[in-house]
Amino acid sequence: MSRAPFHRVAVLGIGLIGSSLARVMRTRGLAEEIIGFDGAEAVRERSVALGLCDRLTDSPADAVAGADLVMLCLPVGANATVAEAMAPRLAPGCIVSDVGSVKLSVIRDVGPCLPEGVHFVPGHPIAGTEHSGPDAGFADLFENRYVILTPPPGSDGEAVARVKSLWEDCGAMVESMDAAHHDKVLAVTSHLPHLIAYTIVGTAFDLEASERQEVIRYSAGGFRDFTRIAGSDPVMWRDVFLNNREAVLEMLQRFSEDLTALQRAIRWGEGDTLEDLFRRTREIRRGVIEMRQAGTFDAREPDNPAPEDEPSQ
Ligand SMILES: NC(=O)c1ccc[n+]([C@@H]2O[C@H](COP(=O)([O-])OP(=O)(O)OC[C@H]3O[C@@H](n4cnc5c(N)ncnc54)[C@H](O)[C@@H]3O)[C@@H](O)[C@H]2O)c1
Ligand SMILES: O=C(O)C(=O)C[C@]1(C(=O)O)C=C[C@@H](O)C=C1
Repeated sequence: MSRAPFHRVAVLGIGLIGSSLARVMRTRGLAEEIIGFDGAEAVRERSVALGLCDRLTDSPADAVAGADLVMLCLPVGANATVAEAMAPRLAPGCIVSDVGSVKLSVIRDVGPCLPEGVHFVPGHPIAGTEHSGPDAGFADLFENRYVILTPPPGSDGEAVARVKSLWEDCGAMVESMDAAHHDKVLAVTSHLPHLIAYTIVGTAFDLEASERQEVIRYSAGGFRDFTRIAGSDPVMWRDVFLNNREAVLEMLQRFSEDLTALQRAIRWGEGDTLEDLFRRTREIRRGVIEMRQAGTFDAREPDNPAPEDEPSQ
């Protein structure tokens, strides 16, 4: 029997992403041993009940002892404290990676804690759901999804290649990118959409009580998609916005300017302006579908089955 690519993997944070990783590593034989750590006792108990790890610890230092790979799967705001606590027990040659949605802050918070001889390979799977916790994870979460690695300049090439290979074994497609660029791109494609969803759902529910029922009743339409996104984990998203502040504020500024232009067009009855934009965005949507059909774009959209997405003639 061939050996697993990693001897002992420590998964720190057994929520949606950590438990999905543990599941896929187990089902595909990617680690000889999986050690789990989570700060919440209920999560540790649930992880034991679900059989996600070979062993659970209540201390990050105990979890990483003897590990050749450590995966930080925590809200990004928790990384500094946990990295500091685990650092003294990291073995030389160990690879530390993560799954955080923001990359510059992870490099800032984790990098300086790591002792000489430990390799750091930050990463981000562009895969998730609005659910959180160990029960929400599933083994094929990363199938056909992109994972972006943001190794800082001077990173160990072999360590980067091993992390890349792990994600490919999990079914993902791996790209490398500069961390600052990652944070800007994700600010507009992921962070801003979440902010808009949180805002619009909050605004709708702040309407007077009589209209509140209407919001619920009619949320089978476009609004329902916003409520799905706005149901995402509050702590995770608080940390994303606090740790990608500049990029999000820059994208928010651009978005606000574009929104103001639309507001003006509506006020002055400039139908052409509105129609031009809507035609342009429909073309963009069609391009996304074509990329998806060609297999060069995220293959799954659970709430939007592909047949409905076919462009009409
Ligand atoms: N949810 C997504 O769609 C998604 C997608 C890609 C990446 N990510 C990133 O993955 C990371 C984890 O997200 P998730 O969705 O798995 O979250 P989650 O809430 O499901 O899991 C996080 C786990 O971390 C534990 N935790 C929190 N603070 C801790 C601390 N200080 N010490 C120890 N344990 C602590 C929690 O108990 C929880 O079990 C985040 O950095 C997030 O940005 C999330
Ligand atoms: O599918 C969802 O519900 C997600 O929000 C996943 C999503 C995204 O914005 O696409 C959320 C955060 C991540 O860092 C990566 C993926």
